Amino acid sequence: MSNGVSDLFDPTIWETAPGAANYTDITAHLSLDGRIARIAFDRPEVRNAFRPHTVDELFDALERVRVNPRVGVVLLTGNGPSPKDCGWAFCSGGDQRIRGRDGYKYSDSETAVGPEAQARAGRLHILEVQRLIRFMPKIVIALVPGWAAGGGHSLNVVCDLTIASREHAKFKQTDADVGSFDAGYGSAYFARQVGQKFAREIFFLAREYDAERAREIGAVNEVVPHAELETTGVEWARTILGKSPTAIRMLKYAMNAVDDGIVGQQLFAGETTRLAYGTDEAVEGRDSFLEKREPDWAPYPYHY
Ligand SMILES: CC(C)(COP(=O)(O)OP(=O)(O)OC[C@H]1O[C@@H](n2cnc3c(N)ncnc32)[C@H](O)[C@@H]1OP(=O)(O)O)[C@@H](O)C(=O)NCCC(=O)NCCSC(=O)c1cc(O)c2ccccc2c1O
Repeated sequence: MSNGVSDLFDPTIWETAPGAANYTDITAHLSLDGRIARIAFDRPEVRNAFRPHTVDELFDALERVRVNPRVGVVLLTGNGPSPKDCGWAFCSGGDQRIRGRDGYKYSDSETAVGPEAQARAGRLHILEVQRLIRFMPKIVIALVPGWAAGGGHSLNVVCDLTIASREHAKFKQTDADVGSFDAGYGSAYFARQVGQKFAREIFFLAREYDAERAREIGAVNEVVPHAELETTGVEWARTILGKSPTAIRMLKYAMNAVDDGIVGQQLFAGETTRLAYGTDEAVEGRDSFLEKREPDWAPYPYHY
């Protein structure tokens, strides 16, 4: 790679994110103005497959971004190409070499003893990362430079928007090939996204589909020349940053809510509570309690 990160990475617009210097399996950067995050899988020699340590780093990077009040958009991508064969990948899911009978293994977990070590040994916590992306009060854009397969396919599903490389992006849901199944967002929500027939075909036949086909069925928003993938992502991020943060957050949670049950309602409702707390009416409720008097609701009509 020409710049040590990825051939598509522009070193003039990014700086290393706080806490990211010691990551081994991912890279994390912030734009120079601190408004956009770029988080990337960095195991191109295995098509950016994730092991438990990768997922730990990804969770850490995303959580730092979630609580960073300056960041409004996250670009999630995969560094590349592979030094072995020049192949590109977004992510090829769980690293099958270290899959055990109870989940994916840390390197020391085969020899771990005691209940705590055993509970941590088999990991499926990419599902926690999926929830972090889904519940993130900001927009996450998948930039797909190559393969999105298995659990990598499911990560694309859970991102808010997707831009894919015309030349190299390829999609394949291999879960059933390797005796796995993401029965949550990866499949059931994917069926909401692309429709039941397409979702069943993609899971049951595990065929490959290219970026254009993915766009046709609704799994990708836009297909762009490979060289323009990250610049397009940054342009989209800048457009989103021009919108009201509250409106963007409420819209994301509103669109989530219909598929997310009570937790979806909780997220949306939590933000309405925040908005309500800003009103004189809610301040009157709080003050009347603190001042030990009856609240005066007279100025606040039943709006219709
Ligand atoms: C992604 C591919 C279709 C790419 O094919 P291609 O021919 O381009 O490349 P190679 O196959 O030659 O791969 C190059 C190199 O990378 C290694 N590699 C690729 N993917 C993985 C992987 N996932 N794990 C380990 N290693 C991988 C490959 O072996 C080659 O190495 P060499 O040493 O030979 O050079 C194709 O690679 C492919 O199909 N990959 C596997 C995709 C897959 O099945 N992923 C796992 C699905 S299951 C999953 O991800 C999953 C994870 C979870 O944590 C879950 C949690 C809860 C519920 C469900 C989960 C879940 O389903």
